[in-house]
This record gives sequence, C-alpha cells and structure tokens, in this order.
Amino acid sequence: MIEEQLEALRGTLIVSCQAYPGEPMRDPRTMAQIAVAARIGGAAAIRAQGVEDIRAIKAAVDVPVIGLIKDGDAGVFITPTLDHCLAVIEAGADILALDGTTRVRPDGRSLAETVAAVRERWPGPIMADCDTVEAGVQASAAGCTIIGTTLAGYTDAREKTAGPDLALIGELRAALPDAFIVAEGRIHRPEQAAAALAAGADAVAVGTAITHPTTITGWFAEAIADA
Ligand SMILES: CC(=O)N[C@H](C=O)[C@@H](O)[C@H](O)[C@H](O)COP(=O)(O)O
Repeated sequence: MIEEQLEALRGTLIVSCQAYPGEPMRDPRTMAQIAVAARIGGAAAIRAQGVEDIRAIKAAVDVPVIGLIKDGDAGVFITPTLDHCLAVIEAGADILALDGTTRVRPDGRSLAETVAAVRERWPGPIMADCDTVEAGVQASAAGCTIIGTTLAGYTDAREKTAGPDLALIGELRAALPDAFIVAEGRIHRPEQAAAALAAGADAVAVGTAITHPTTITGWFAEAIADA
C-alpha cells in the first residue's frame, strides 16, 4: 500500500500551499483554490499546513495531501509533538510530515518514539523533514517512509544554500540508496527542480516559487530596484 503511494509520486512535483500568520492569503478556502490551480498545472501531491487547510485541500483535490502543523518558527516547529501528528492524521492527511531532525522535541519524545506511537494508530506514509544526512539516516531507521531536505539550512547544522541543497540530496542518496527522498527547500526555478532529481531525489517539492506571491513579487521588485 505504502509502496504504491510512493511509486505514484516517483519523479513528480509536489506543491506546498502555505500562507503564514497574518498574511492576506491565510484562509483555507484560498489555499484550497491555490491547491486546485497547482493540481491543474501538474502537481502530483499538495503539502498543506494546519488542520483547516488540510481539510479544505483534501476536499478540493484528487491527489495525496501531505499534512503538517507548524507551531512557532524556532526550534522544532514542524508537527513538533505526537499530539500535532495525531491532529494531522485526524484532519485526513494522506501523508504525515513532521520534524525529522535529531533535536529534542517539545514533548520529550524522540523521533523514533513519536513514529512508534503514530504507528500504533495509523499505517500511512510519514515524511521526515530533515536537515542533515545523520537526521535522514535516523529518520529512516525510525521507520519514516519519505526523507525530505525541508529543513536543510534552517538549523545550525548546515549552511543555507542559495538554491536547493544539492550536496545534501546526493549525500542522502549515497547513505540511503533505497529511501524515497524528496528535495524540498529553496527550489525557485524549473531547472533547479530538474537538478534536484538529477542529484538523486525521487520527487521535488516546491512552495514559495509557485504559491507565495508576496515573495515572488519581492524578487521582481528587488531586481528592478537594483537595475
Ligand atoms: C523551513 C520551513 O519552514 N519550510 C516549510 C515547510 O513546510 C515551508 O515554509 C516551505 O515553504 C516549504 O518547505 C517549501 O519550501 P520553499 O518555499 O523554499 O519552496
């Protein structure tokens, strides 16, 4: 079952549809419309934040929804505790995404304990948002189904690369030949998505460059100001 779900994602584009606290598009209906637009454009899965967005997007698209809950923006903040995991599952996500780093989690559980507790209740795919090779290896050993580079450059462990961390993708592929690896983070141009696959990723997740107009507008405004 999980194998079939992964095969359907191999070589595809995942689109992350998220608006941040206080932003004008922070509305589940808006996020669902963006998700449908991304689906029409070719997204094979949608990544969504928060119980309400997960529910709204699940009802609107016919592709898997990767669900997470962000709590805060420092330390462990992507689906940081078991309770957050259970809320994502309860909201109907097809794939559970959670922090996959080796850092201490707010509820005191390790990643392995969290995954084991989820597994007592739910058999679906789990995506670990990792920052290093060590984190990816640990997450894979803990039973996570998908290893993402989501947090590379967002912890103290690695420099933040300007584009995707292609070196980490290659290192993860070498360390985990059989893992399903998703390249995520700072993929801003189509050729970077292709490069991430060439570096060893099985699928590519893009957020900002497709679904965050404030940032995209800023890129253009800055280029004009500097011209
Ligand atoms: C670090 C963190 O909080 N990443 C979040 C994870 O869900 C999102 O804010 C990103 O938009 C997502 O990972 C996609 O990445 P990018 O927007 O760079 O294409």
